[in-house]
Amino acid sequence: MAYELIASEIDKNKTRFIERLREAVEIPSVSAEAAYRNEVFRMTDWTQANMEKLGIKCRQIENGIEDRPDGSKLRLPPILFGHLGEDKSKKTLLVYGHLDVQPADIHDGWNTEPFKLIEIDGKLFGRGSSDDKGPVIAWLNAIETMQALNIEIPVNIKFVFEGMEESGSTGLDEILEQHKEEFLADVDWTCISDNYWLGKEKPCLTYGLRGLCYYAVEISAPKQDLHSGVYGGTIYEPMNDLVWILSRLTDLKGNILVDGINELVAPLTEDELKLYDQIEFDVEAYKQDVGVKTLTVDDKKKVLMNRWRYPTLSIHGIEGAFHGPGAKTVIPAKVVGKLSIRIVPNMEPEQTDALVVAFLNKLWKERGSPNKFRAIPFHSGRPWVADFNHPHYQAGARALEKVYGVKPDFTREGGSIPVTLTFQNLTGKSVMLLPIGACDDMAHSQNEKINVFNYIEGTKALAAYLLELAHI
Ligand SMILES: C[C@H](N)C(=O)N[C@@H](Cc1c[nH]cn1)C(=O)O
Ligand SMILES: [Zn+2]
Ligand SMILES: [Zn+2]
Repeated sequence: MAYELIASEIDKNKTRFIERLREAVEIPSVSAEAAYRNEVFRMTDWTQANMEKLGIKCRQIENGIEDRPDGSKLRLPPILFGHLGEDKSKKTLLVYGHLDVQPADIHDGWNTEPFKLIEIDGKLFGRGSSDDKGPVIAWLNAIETMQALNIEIPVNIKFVFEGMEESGSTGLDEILEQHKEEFLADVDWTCISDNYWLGKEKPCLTYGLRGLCYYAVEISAPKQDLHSGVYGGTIYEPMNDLVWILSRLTDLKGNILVDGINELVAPLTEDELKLYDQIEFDVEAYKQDVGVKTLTVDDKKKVLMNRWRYPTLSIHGIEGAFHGPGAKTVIPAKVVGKLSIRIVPNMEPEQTDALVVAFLNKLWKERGSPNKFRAIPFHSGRPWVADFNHPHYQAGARALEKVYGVKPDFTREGGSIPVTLTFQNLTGKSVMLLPIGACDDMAHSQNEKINVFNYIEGTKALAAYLLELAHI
């Protein structure tokens, strides 16, 4: 009965909840770019103000100074802690989310302004709509609805919201470690809504994430960019060196060629292989969503395993390279290649960094260029795998079945949320990912969106989950 009342109240407030997401999307809280750093602070304040309206006691924990790869320093956004309810007879849920977003520019190919929420055909387009402002606000909507109906929330809730997740969660682990005995001491479960369904119709609960090791390869020589007609043929060109190096890291199918990496991967067991049988996943729809005809592997299990349980290496960009339209005939003086490896059990970031840096140095020696070369590890985060037979997951599954009328799949996720393992280690309790967005939300990409359906039903799902926690 309580759930039905909540669901109908959420439907009544749909427009207001969309307006709340609109306000958040209009704050361009890009953590990676220095020019936007103040916006992450503004987003943190905005979230705190909205939480305080619900009676959530908030405090901002200072996170110190970031040493930027270019040698500059920048103040880190504070971590936002919140606390709702202090009833000793109740258990305590910890909710985590992030308030920062990936960079976005209309010129990258967006059909609409990325920092405006635009509704088209039941889809809410805007950077952060799905990753992760929509889910963060869905928690607040769910709590507000229960309060408005005087329906008791059966647990105390603690919140950790950060503004650096898209840039490696700098400083968060240390702050959580410092607050382990105080803020985290009584946490019974952690729930994170910051990933996506495997398809478009069926909900899922997620018990695994890949980790991430991010690198820069810096090559430089002349004191400034040069005319290729005037100087070409006499200069060892940094960009040519870089492209040669980057081309040696993977083969056509994406297999990683870095010495020793593949040997670190946990072997596949028969039991694990069987898990993939039960999962609903349409390879053809997946191809269509990303707009390709051919994948590196075509079989459902292999596609999922390549996304979830094997490492992958991606090259993200080259700083200093000419990338505009037209034909500029320049020799770039300094280029920085950006790449990352998604890491999986049993890979440790320290081991991975050592192997990658050694391999890049080996390639550089082989290249024999006299230019200046640096291989720089940036941030890293560990992979995480949890026990989905835990009663916490059963409570999540009951909640999702109530809302969507179907039992969820248990999935892993190829993306990374660095703090997940930290929560599991520091609290010693179950951590679960409960995504609300669909597989085609295009997080990190052009035209990110969340469907109105997913946002509103997702709000119901989080409320239903809060109710189910009473029965663990
Ligand atoms: C899955 C989550 N919503 C996400 O997008 N995480 C990022 C984390 C990250 C780490 N360094 C930069 N971003 C991701 O998986 O890329
Ligand atoms: Zn993200
Ligand atoms: Zn995210």
